[in-house]
Amino acid sequence: MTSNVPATAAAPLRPDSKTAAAVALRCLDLTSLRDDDTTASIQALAARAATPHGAPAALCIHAPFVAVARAALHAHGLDGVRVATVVNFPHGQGRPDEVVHDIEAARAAGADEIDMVFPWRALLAGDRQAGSTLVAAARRACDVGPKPACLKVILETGELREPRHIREAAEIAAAQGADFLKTSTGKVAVHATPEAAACLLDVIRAHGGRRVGLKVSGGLANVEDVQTYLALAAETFGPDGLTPDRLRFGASSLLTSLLAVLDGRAAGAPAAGY
Ligand SMILES: O=C[C@H](O)COP(=O)(O)O
Repeated sequence: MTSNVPATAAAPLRPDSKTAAAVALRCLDLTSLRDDDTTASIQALAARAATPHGAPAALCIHAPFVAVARAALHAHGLDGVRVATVVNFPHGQGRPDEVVHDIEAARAAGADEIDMVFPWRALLAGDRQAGSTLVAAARRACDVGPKPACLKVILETGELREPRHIREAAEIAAAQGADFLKTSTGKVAVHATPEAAACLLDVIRAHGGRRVGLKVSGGLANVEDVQTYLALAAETFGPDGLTPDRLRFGASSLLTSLLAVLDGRAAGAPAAGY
């Protein structure tokens, strides 16, 4: 991202709202994970991805709608928009064989990306192996075939609460092959926070293996939220590293705010230090 404000030696400044909205749109996983989703509602979601300012990175929907989403995106000329779905969602308590089966089925239906909930309750109970075993199995399932699926691991940071638990879960997920560390399901009381995102970015910086990205999700409603996370992410990825292969925003109610700023119908907050 070529921010409109010079980065300082101390830390990059928050981008202005229009810059933030443009980056967030490119990095958006446009999401609907409602229990009452229907073919029609997912088709409507796909139609929303065709904006005058460009398309989001992905659609994130429940597994039964993967084929519907793929067909609807195609109908709108959006074959470049990825289809993501969730597994072990939202509670993170599935058996590895069940989760692997669900990943295989989602990929067979056309899913490009898998957002999998980490067994965070097991970790809080002192069981590190459960998360390591599950992420490793999911990585293997995502790597089958000529085009590996992107694996995003949902850590549920709002339930892990303490930085030491968030870091421990993030380190396990990164070590076992996660492509992205994702904050939240959006289904618990505490969603993404800047503090949790900072913990995940610390782990990403320290991780020596494959490149790992950050997905901020849960409760994102306006451009001001995005500006905070962009400033944090730029410290790790650099201002030009805020791209969909490293950063995502998972949100079901952010697009309207982004388009309002991009259309000039909403001012949003100016650039500022954070
Ligand atoms: O990315 C997945 C989340 O469910 C999105 O959360 P949200 O519905 O609060 O935007």
